[in-house]
Amino acid sequence: MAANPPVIRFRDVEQIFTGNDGRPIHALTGLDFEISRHEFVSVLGPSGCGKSTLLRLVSGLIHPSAGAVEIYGMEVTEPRDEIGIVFQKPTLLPWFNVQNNVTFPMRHKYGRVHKEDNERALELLDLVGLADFAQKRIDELSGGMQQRVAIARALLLDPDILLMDEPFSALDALTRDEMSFELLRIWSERPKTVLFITHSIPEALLLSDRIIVMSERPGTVREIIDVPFARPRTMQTLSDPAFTELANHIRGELFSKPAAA
Ligand SMILES: Nc1ncnc2c1ncn2[C@@H]1O[C@H](COP(=O)(O)OP(=O)(O)OP(=O)(O)O)[C@@H](O)[C@H]1O
Repeated sequence: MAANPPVIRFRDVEQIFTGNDGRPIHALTGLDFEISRHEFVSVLGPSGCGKSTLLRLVSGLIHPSAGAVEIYGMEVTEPRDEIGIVFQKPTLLPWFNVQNNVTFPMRHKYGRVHKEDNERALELLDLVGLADFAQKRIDELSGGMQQRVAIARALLLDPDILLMDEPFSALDALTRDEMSFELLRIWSERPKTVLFITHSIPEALLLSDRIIVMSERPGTVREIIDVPFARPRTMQTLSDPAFTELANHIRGELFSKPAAA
């Protein structure tokens, strides 16, 4: 094993599902790339190209049909504590208040919540800008606030890796922009290796160190783009002509025909 293995590594990964009619569905093919410590990597690709499947492979919820997914040089065989996941919908429990939703992973894993967990939940709620909302009911929060709770919950076990599957896509455009900047702030305060799935080219460009652009199904890596903009990224980043140029390049990639037939 190398001295410093990449945090996440795909080794020639292929994923084939079986459809309801018994036919194979070739979701992913030949995925081979690495993600380093504290890198922010987004995945962009057409609908159905296997982005969520790629993320589920890293989470250990499914296993590749061929090849291997590794974390710190070890093959992923089951879900692990060093991974936090945020989904498109916040999936919070309405019968718990905000704080109890954040501590839920402890309750689920160990059957009880300690004083330190509650303290940590309050710290995380502060981090995501919800310090005054700990005792509120979930239905008292807006969609953006609920997604902040989901982010705080994903950070409770202090994961090294954060997997985010279109976490802002259900939000309105303004809240979405605001959440992107919030995520950048959280990530700079608590660095993590982030794998972020999105359909939004500007969101990927604003957030990422690198962008994996995928082809249509069976999804494979079409191009990996180094995002050159200096950090911290701000509203000015969005109006940089190089931003528009790169966005147009990616748009061209996504709308052109797949690399292989
Ligand atoms: N458990 C499963 N059983 C059968 N087919 C599946 C399963 N999971 C995913 N698929 C298929 O694999 C392909 C990739 O699905 P996936 O959800 O990963 O795509 P995606 O890029 O995330 O899509 P979208 O952008 O629309 O969310 C799709 O054709 C989907 O129908």
